[in-house]
Amino acid sequence: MLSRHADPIAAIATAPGRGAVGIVRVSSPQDLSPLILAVCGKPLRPREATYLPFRDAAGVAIDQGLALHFPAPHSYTGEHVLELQAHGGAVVMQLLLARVIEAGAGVRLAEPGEFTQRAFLNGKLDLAQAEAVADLIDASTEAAARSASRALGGALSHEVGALRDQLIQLRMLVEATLDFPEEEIDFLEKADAFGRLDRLTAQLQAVQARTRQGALLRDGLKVVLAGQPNVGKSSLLNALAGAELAIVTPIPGTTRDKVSQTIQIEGVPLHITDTAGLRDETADEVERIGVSRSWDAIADADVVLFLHDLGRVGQPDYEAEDERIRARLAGVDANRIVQVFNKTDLGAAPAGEIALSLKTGNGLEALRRRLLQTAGWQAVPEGLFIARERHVQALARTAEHLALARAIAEQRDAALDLLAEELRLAHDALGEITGAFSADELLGVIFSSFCIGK
Ligand SMILES: Nc1nc2c(c(=O)[nH]1)N(C=O)[C@@H](CNc1ccc(C(=O)N[C@@H](CCC(=O)O)C(=O)O)cc1)CN2
Ligand SMILES: Nc1nc2c(ncn2[C@@H]2O[C@H](COP(=O)(O)OP(=O)(O)OP(=O)(O)O)[C@@H](O)[C@H]2O)c(=O)[nH]1
Ligand SMILES: [K+]
Repeated sequence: MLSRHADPIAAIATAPGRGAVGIVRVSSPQDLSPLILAVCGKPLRPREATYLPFRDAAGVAIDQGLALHFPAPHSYTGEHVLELQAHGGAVVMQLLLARVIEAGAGVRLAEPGEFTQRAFLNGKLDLAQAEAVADLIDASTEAAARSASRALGGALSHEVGALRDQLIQLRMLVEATLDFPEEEIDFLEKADAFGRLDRLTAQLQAVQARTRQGALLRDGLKVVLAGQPNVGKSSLLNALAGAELAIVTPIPGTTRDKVSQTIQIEGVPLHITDTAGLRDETADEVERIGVSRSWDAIADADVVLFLHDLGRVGQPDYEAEDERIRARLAGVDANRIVQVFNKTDLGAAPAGEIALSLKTGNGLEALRRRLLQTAGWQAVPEGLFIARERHVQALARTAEHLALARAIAEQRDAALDLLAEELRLAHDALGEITGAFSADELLGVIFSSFCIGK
């Protein structure tokens, strides 16, 4: 893909199918005047919508619509861009797309994300903003859309930029000092280099916290409902989803395979999976496979809700089975397991535990809050921007290098060249977020996940 940046590209920019208006878009490093003359019949005034017929090779009008010419560099991609805004029928769009590929010298179909990739390569957007374009398009909740819009506006980029500016100052100080080895430490102390490093670390931690929230908003949380047969797992899925998704019956072993649904609480997506009730002894082959899948889902979960049936708590068979499950759950990080006692209409829950009756709906709200808390969600923060796991990881690596730098600085005969190196690595890690330092491979992965025409 990267070797083909000189090609003119074209795509249908609007959603496939039937629509009131559809847009075919062309972007090219070369002047688009010949293509415009061929299809629109006359030159277009820059950035001004002109109503005219779009003509095929024989001069016959394919459609009448609005043509828009954005001469470089003042366009979305930073290249020359032509938009044909036509009636949004699937066939009209295909004909216009075929027409611009035929009439424009060297024009080829754009790959997914290629327009936005060009915007990135031409400096119109940084990498975090380009990712926000895709996240805005994919947003499924208002909170996600508003946060993606803030990231597109540069919210994350600005925070990263502020950290980077301070890091650059610190690096300059340290590298300047390398030239005067006799007085290094004194010099750095006078310049408050270590105070700067500490303040930078504190600011980085604040950005990390906001970025984690943004990533949670984008990716959500995998929640698995687990427990013995008949404890109310399917009832809980249905209650959280507000729909009858999974079959609820008094027969133990009703759910035999995973049932999943994404819900949202305060805009945070929760991917909830109901599993087959866990029991060791079952003669049913299908149920046995279901139970094995339940354990796979549990291993893959961010949060496991371990349900108990208050109608049966205390009964020896029931307790023995719960004990077996508990033993097997020992391999799962305890912070990821939430005990939930269901059927409070049948018995009292142990003090301090999450208690619920799916029959009456009691306790459901408290459980929702607890889920958000376990996820690390802190209310709806002002100015939240959407983010990705990639950003969280890059910030974590930045923090690691700053911590190493601090540790080196604390040593008596601090090796300033090592300190300088850690600061450089911190700088590189930070730069990955906005794409200042990014491998082509990474860019390929990011842009290929865009929809076509973007
Ligand atoms: N018809 C249409 N609508 C669209 C887009 C598009 O490409 N076409 N967009 C595509 O995603 C988004 C808007 N993004 C855009 C970003 C920059 C420029 C642009 O012309 N930038 C120039 C001038 C800026 C200015 O005048 O302030 C530039 O950056 O120099 C256009 C669209 C959403 N709506
Ligand atoms: N009394 C009472 N019954 C409940 C409550 N919650 C669920 N039930 C009943 O318990 C039975 C089992 O509920 P399910 O939701 O199917 O349980 P499950 O854990 O998914 O069961 P399996 O599919 O066997 O794993 C059904 O008859 C429900 O109506 C509750 O809070 N109180
Ligand atoms: K069930």
